[in-house]
Amino acid sequence: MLRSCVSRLRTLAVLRGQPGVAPLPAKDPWSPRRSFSSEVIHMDLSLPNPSWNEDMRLLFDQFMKKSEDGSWKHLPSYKSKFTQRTEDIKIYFPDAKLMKEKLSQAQLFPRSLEEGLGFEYAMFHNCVEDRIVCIFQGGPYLQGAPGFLHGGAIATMIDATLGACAIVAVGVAMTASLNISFKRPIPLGSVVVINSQVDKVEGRKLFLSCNIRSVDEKTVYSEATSLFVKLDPKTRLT
Ligand SMILES: CCCCCCCCCC(=O)SCCNC(=O)CCNC(=O)[C@H](O)C(C)(C)COP(=O)(O)OP(=O)(O)OC[C@H]1O[C@@H](n2cnc3c(N)ncnc32)[C@H](O)[C@@H]1OP(=O)(O)O
Repeated sequence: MLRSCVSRLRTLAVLRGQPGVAPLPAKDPWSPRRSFSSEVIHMDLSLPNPSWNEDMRLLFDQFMKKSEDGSWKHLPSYKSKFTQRTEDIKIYFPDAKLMKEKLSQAQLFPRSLEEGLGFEYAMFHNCVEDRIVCIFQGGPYLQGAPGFLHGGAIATMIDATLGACAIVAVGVAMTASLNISFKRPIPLGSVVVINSQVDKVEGRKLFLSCNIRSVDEKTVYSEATSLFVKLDPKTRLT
């Protein structure tokens, strides 16, 4: 509760442009801003928090409702069971113990900023159509052109959503190429919907696409196509 209040106050301070409100840099690269008490490690960061605006909450509730009959599934965040695939770590990383240790200290990039300041999002998997919808609210630290999201932040959310779509479909896969068409600027603080799908699978290659739309679906902000490659179990990552 206290953490949420502090986060909100900091968000407001940043939006008002008050000096000296940026979070202090971490002591070392592996020292995350979020503390790693056992409570935090198991925290699902894809659940509503006080920084979410009304659109974000309404959409989240709508998708949770749709999930009741099992046709949709809410995907919990990085620190929870969804991506803790120990067997994958053993297959792809030569020093699985070291990698597991690093994973326990690291955070998925879009989940690294304090609540409300950066990437607030939740993903839902349509189990019947095999596609993923991400609802996303971009905070004040993601500004590019004044009042709008930075293209790199948009690309990050596109990559994260397409990545989740690929991983749900085939397991561990990495982005080989990503092509984005930015059609309209996305207002900072607004909520957008990212619709992603697997278009084609050829061996280890997955061709995916997505678009980003406004909540009322009237504005198409971006469109993207990508190639993900399912990792070859014979090729270990170094
Ligand atoms: C909810 C949580 C979800 C979290 C999601 C997070 C998502 C984040 C995803 C990322 O951002 S990953 C980070 C950015 N990507 C990378 O760092 C990948 C760097 N590249 C590589 O490691 C390798 O190039 C790669 C694994 C992509 C492919 O290497 P491989 O050795 O497995 O593939 P190989 O060279 O054998 O090629 C396999 C096929 O893919 C094709 N291919 C590979 N790279 C390509 C490329 N870049 N462009 C086009 N085609 C490519 C290649 O031509 C070939 O086609 P064919 O089978 O038809 O011959």
